[in-house]
Amino acid sequence: MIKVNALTVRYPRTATPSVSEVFLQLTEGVTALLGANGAGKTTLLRAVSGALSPTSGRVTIDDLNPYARRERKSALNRIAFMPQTAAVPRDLTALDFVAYLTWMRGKGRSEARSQAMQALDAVGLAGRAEDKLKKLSGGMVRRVWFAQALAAQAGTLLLDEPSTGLDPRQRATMVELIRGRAKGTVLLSSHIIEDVLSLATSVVVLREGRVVHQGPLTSEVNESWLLSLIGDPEE
Ligand SMILES: Nc1ncnc2c1ncn2[C@@H]1O[C@H](COP(=O)(O)OP(=O)(O)OP(=O)(O)O)[C@@H](O)[C@H]1O
Repeated sequence: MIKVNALTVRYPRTATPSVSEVFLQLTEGVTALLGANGAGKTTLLRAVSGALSPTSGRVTIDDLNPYARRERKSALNRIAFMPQTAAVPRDLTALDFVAYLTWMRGKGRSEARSQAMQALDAVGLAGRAEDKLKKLSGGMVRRVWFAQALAAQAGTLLLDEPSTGLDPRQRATMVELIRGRAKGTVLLSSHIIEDVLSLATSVVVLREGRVVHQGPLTSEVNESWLLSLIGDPEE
C-alpha cells in the first residue's frame, strides 16, 4: 500500500509549494491523477517514486520510507516509474535498454534480460527488441518505457501521462496494457479524461498542488464535472 501523509514539496528558489499537504492511500486498482498543466501531478508522482525528497510530510510504500537510507532499496523494489519525458540512449537496442534498467535494480544479467524480453513481448515489441531506439517511433518508445516499468515486476506502477502524444490506436493499446495491470496498484497521471473514465477505479484531482477531490470513479463522475474541478492551468 502507498501512503502519502501531509506531503508538501517546494522546489528550491520558488515562493509556493508545487504540492501542498497531500494525503493519499492507494491499494489495488488504477488511481488517476488529474489536474491542469502545472497542478503538481509530476511532482507528486516523483515524490512517491523516491526521486524527489519531500519538503515535509511522508511517503511510505508498504510501510517502507523511500527516503530513509535503510529502507530505500526495499521500498524502491516495490514500485516502478514510467516518466513523462526522458531522453533515451538512441544507439541502444530496446532490449539492451530495458535489460540495463532492470539490471540496475539489482537483478542478475540473464534474469534482467529475460524479464526485459518478457516485458517487451507484453507491450507488443518482441519483434523490435533488437532494433536501436532511434529506429522506433515515439509511440513505440513510450511502450518501451512502459516495458521497463513492467520488467521491474513491482507491485505498484507509477505512470506519468502514459498515453500523451500517442495516436488513437496506440492510445487504445496503452489503455489495454494498463488495464492488464489493474490487479496491482497503479497511479497514473493523465489529461485524457476519456481514458481515465474507461480505466480508473478512483480519481484524485489536484489544483495548484492541493487535492480538491478524491474518491471512487462512480457513475456520477463524468467528464464535465471532472473538467470543472480541474479548472484552468496556472498562469
Ligand atoms: N524543477 C522545478 N523547479 C521549479 N519549479 C518546478 C520544477 N518542476 C516543476 N515546477 C513547478 O511546479 C509546479 C507543478 O509542476 P508539475 O510538473 O508537477 O505539474 P503537472 O501537473 O505535472 O503539469 P503538466 O500537466 O504540465 O505536466 C509548476 O508550477 C511548475 O512550474
